[in-house]
Amino acid sequence: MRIDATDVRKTYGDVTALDGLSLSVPSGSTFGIIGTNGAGKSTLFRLLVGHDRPDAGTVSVGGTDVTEDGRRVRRRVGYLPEHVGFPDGLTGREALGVHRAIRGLPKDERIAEAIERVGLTADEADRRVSGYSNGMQRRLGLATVLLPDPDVLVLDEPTAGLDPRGVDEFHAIVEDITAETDATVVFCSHVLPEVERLCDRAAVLHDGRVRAAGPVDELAAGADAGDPETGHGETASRSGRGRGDLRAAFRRAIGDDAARGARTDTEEVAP
Ligand SMILES: Nc1ncnc2c1ncn2[C@@H]1O[C@H](COP(=O)(O)OP(=O)(O)OP(=O)(O)O)[C@@H](O)[C@H]1O
Repeated sequence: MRIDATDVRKTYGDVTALDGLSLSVPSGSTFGIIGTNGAGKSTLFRLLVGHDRPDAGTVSVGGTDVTEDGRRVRRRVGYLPEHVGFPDGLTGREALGVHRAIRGLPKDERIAEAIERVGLTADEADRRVSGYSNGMQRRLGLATVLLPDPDVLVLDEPTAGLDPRGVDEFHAIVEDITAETDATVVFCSHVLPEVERLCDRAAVLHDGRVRAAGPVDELAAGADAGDPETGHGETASRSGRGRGDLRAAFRRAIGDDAARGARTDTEEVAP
């Protein structure tokens, strides 16, 4: 399912979080949103899943306007917010059962499938969530998102706070999902190598606007990625993932001053 945001504005009091943002995510792509703190990434994601409304502009998922029919969109979109809480007294499997019931999903067998897909063992799934590591909680969060077999996955900084092994394991899970399903995956990250590894397309968000967007290879090679509203073609290929220098693209897009001090890797970006 494709995603389109057109001339989107969103303010919170005096703060303009999104300032005329336009973006297109082709169906089936794995799309990375890169941005500094406060760029507007989480705000955009909340609008994509209908948890908030734009002040102006439109957001549509699979051709459905999110403001007009948020329920329909939420049925097809799995959203993993940056922070997910689970009731401590429940096991992972029970927490998934609660999610299944809340969403009115009929089949219990999807729970075992989701557990397997995120690499939790049956033993781990039967432990209480209170004893889970950060990485296990993230995987359980992803499992809740996968339960309804969504067409679109929206992941807000899914690897933030994970250790390198946890990051690697999470990447492998996302790679499996993108290889085995047609799901459109959108996630945001400060970590540019992560976007290069996982994404075929990316956009640089800064001060509530898209500053550059296009195939990762082209962005990294410094090509003019063109119009962020239309992108390049309707269906992205997952071949030829980015192998270039996204860091330079990020800098070009937001300017050296803004890029200086932004954390985009394990180190600060040098001036
Ligand atoms: N509920 C809110 N009330 C007031 N201001 C908000 C609210 N949500 C976001 N903002 C402001 O909107 C701007 C964009 O915030 P947002 O959380 O979307 O950025 P972000 O790119 O996700 O940042 P981060 O990487 O730090 O999570 C920021 O200036 C933020 O302070």
